[in-house]
Amino acid sequence: MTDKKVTRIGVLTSGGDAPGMNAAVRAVVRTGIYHGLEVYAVMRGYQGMIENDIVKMESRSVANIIQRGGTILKTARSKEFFTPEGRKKAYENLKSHGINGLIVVGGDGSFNGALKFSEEFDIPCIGLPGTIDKDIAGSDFTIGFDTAVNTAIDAIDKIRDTADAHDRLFIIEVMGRDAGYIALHSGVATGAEHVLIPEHKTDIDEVINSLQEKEKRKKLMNLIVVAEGDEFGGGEQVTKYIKEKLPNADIKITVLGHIQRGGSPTCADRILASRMGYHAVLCLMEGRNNVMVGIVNDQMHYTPLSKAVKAKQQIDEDWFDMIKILAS
Ligand SMILES: Nc1ncnc2c1ncn2[C@@H]1O[C@H](COP(=O)(O)OP(=O)(O)O)[C@@H](O)[C@H]1O
Ligand SMILES: O=P(O)(O)OC[C@H]1O[C@](O)(COP(=O)(O)O)[C@@H](O)[C@@H]1O
Ligand SMILES: [Mg+2]
Repeated sequence: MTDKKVTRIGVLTSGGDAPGMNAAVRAVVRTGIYHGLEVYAVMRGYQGMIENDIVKMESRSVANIIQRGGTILKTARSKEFFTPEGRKKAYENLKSHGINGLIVVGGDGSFNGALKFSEEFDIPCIGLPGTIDKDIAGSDFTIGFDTAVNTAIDAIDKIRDTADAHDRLFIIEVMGRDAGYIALHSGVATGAEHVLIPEHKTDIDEVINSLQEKEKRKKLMNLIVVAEGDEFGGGEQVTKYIKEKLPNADIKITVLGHIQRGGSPTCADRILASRMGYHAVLCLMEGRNNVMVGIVNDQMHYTPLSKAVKAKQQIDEDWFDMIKILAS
């Protein structure tokens, strides 16, 4: 907690963009202005902070964006911000605008950056979890996850049609650098036979046995959803292995890629982002520092940034028992 009053706040989006970031920015700008604060957009994440790419926002600056994917503030992964010199430049630029509070919408990496920054300088930082990966503790959902999963579902449903028509085994790689939530949720929601994710050790030979058993009973259409960060190194590696073991099977792979990051945010993401953006401003006004705004069981929940980035979330074994039974 700090008892210094915030008067001018900055907002930025950083790391991989996520649908709903615009809704969060809109909420921050309008809540800040309502409370008499000046609000500044820091463009292109930490890189714009270093390059002094900072613009004053008005209420109308965020008109007509609640429904748009991407981020009007642009985003970046900034190498320079990893260095103390880069962060010092960034601090001086914020100071030159009189900015005394910062809201960072981003993922685990962006929170690590905010943590470093607020250890070194006296500008309180509030994090909003904006990442399709949902690899952050302290919130049931992150901004962008719901949209990304729905995009994945839409694509996998289409793949299912053609897989069924040809009696094929499809391996679908979804995003998730170190996290399997997109794979887990989209896999269950599309009735996939197997879901491979980094949080869960997969016995690949058991997968092969189960496919062989299905082959015997002429169930040739199968879907396997793989998180890009799974232990085998993603969809290509899994496909290679299965092709070696099942030379007669008709196997195809689809990598969904960046399509999962775009598009108009779902209702759930717009609401999540609006609530989080609104509360982030209140947090700064209440003197909070270094916390992430989350929502747990539909209640606002504040987690120190250091905890939000650390905790690897546990995925219950029960999910995998269920997948097996439902796909039998
Ligand atoms: N340990 C760190 N120290 C300083 N800055 C960091 C650190 N980790 C990440 N960042 C900054 O945050 C940016 C976004 O992180 P990244 O992991 O790419 O995305 P995300 O926030 O979506 O997880 C990085 O490009 C870098 O500028
Ligand atoms: O667009 P890039 O830079 O290739 O990054 C791809 C990565 O970004 C993500 O889409 C989102 O990750 P972050 O939220 O950590 O940025 C990952 O799922 C994926 O591995
Ligand atoms: Mg990340």
